[in-house]
Formats: sequence, C-alpha cells, structure tokens
Amino acid sequence: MAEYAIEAEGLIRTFTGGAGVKGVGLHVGPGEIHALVGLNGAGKSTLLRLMLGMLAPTAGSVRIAGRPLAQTDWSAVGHLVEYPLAYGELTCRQNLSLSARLHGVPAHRVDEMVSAVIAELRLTEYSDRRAGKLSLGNRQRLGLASALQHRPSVIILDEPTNALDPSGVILLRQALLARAAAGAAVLVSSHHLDEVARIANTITVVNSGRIIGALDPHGTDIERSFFDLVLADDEATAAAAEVATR
Ligand SMILES: Nc1ncnc2c1ncn2[C@@H]1O[C@H](COP(=O)(O)OP(=O)(O)OP(=O)(O)O)[C@@H](O)[C@H]1O
Repeated sequence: MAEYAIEAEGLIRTFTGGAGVKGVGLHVGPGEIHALVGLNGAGKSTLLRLMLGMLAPTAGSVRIAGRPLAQTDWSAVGHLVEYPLAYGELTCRQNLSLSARLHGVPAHRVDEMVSAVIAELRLTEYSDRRAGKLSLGNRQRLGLASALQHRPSVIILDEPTNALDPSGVILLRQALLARAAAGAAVLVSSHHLDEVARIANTITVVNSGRIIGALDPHGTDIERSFFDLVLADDEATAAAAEVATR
C-alpha cells in the first residue's frame, strides 16, 4: 500500500496573464484531513482540478493511491469540484442511485447506501424532489452525498461548505471526520479558517499559485497567522520584482 493516498510533485499550470499553479508538491496520507486555504484567486481550485485530472498540467505529476492518474481506480475516489453535478429532472434519490452505480457500487447495495447518505446529510424531506427544484444549499448537500456515499478512500472537495447552512456545515464536518477515522484521505479547500481548524490535521496556505507555508490547527489566532504569511509572501514577491526591474 502506498504511503500517501494523494501525491502531487512539481505541479505547474499557468494561464494567459500568468496566474495558476506554479510548482506545487503535496502529500496526503490515509486518515488525514488536509486543508488548502488561500485568498480568492490563489490557485486552490486549479490545484484540485489538476489533482483530479480535470486539467492537464504543464509539468509535474499526480498519484492517487500510489497510481498515476491514467491508472487511478476512480470508484475509490469521491470529489466535488466546481458545481454539484446532478440531473435536474431526476430526484435526489435517483441521482444518488445513478452516481452509486457509476462509482461501481453493486446493484444490490445501492438502495441501502443511498438511504444511508440521505439520512446522514438530512436530505430525507427532499429525497423525492427533482434536483432542479432544490435550493442552492440542498443541491450542495446532494453533491456532497454523491461524493461521499460510496465510502471512497480518497476525497477531494473544493469549498464544500459553499451555500451550506450551519447545520449542513456540522453534518459535513461529522461526515468527513468519520470517513477520515475510517482511513480515507481528505483534501479540501476552504475559506473558513475556523472550520478547517476544527477538522484538519494539516492546513496548507496557497498564495499566487505556490505553497507558502502551513498553519497550526491548534494555533491561537489562526486568522492572524494566515494574513501574516500572505502579507510576508506578497511583500517578498513585490521586493523581488522591484530588484528584477532595476
Ligand atoms: N481556465 C482559466 N483560464 C484563465 N485563467 C484561469 C482559469 N482558471 C483559473 N484561472 C485563474 O487562475 C487563478 C487561480 O484561480 P483558482 O480558481 O484556482 O483560485 P482559487 O484559489 O480557487 O480562488 P477562489 O477562492 O476565488 O475560488 C485566478 O487568477 C484565475 O482567474
């Protein structure tokens, strides 16, 4: 078994104008919750998209459960990046059944699994409602349910608390802690420093497409530490640019 469930080495992908991901290495072990934090536009989503093969890197590599992306067993992966995908004309339950089958869940186990995740994310009231009629927050719950129901060993989520109400945030917290306790590797991006401090073992700070440091989840003023790191990096970058133009 690979030491790390999620590995990235030297990942680079920049866009016109220079923004993007500029040489990132990252390792997440089984049972670990690893959070990525950074300002808007720091490169978190781009990094997660590269980790999932949704975007091709200019350089660098990704391994999931010890295998390169081309050989990854996607049935063992649960992800929600960008917006929650669901067929609007199908109900929550139908969408979840379909997703379970697409993740390789045997037909005889689907109903039980879908019912369990509907209860876990408190979607019971909406289980027979068409996905297209759901509120934003319940659509997010559906997307999370779809990513988590098949008990993946690798979980990658981009800002999963988006649109969730406080009870949804707590349910997601419990769901991720339970899966990590069962051995899943979780990589999650977030803007909510307090929330990631509650659940993450590792908090990595991304700025301008690079990893610039880590935050102590048990630190006293995590917000202050975050802004200090970002400010120091921005100042160092500005100083280096000034020297280069002399
Ligand atoms: N397809 C694209 N084409 C051009 N530029 C892009 C593309 N995707 C992302 N970018 C740029 O890359 C940078 C990083 O964007 P990204 O979405 O990864 O940041 P983020 O940290 O996830 O931000 P946020 O917290 O706002 O979601 C931004 O400047 C963004 O405009």
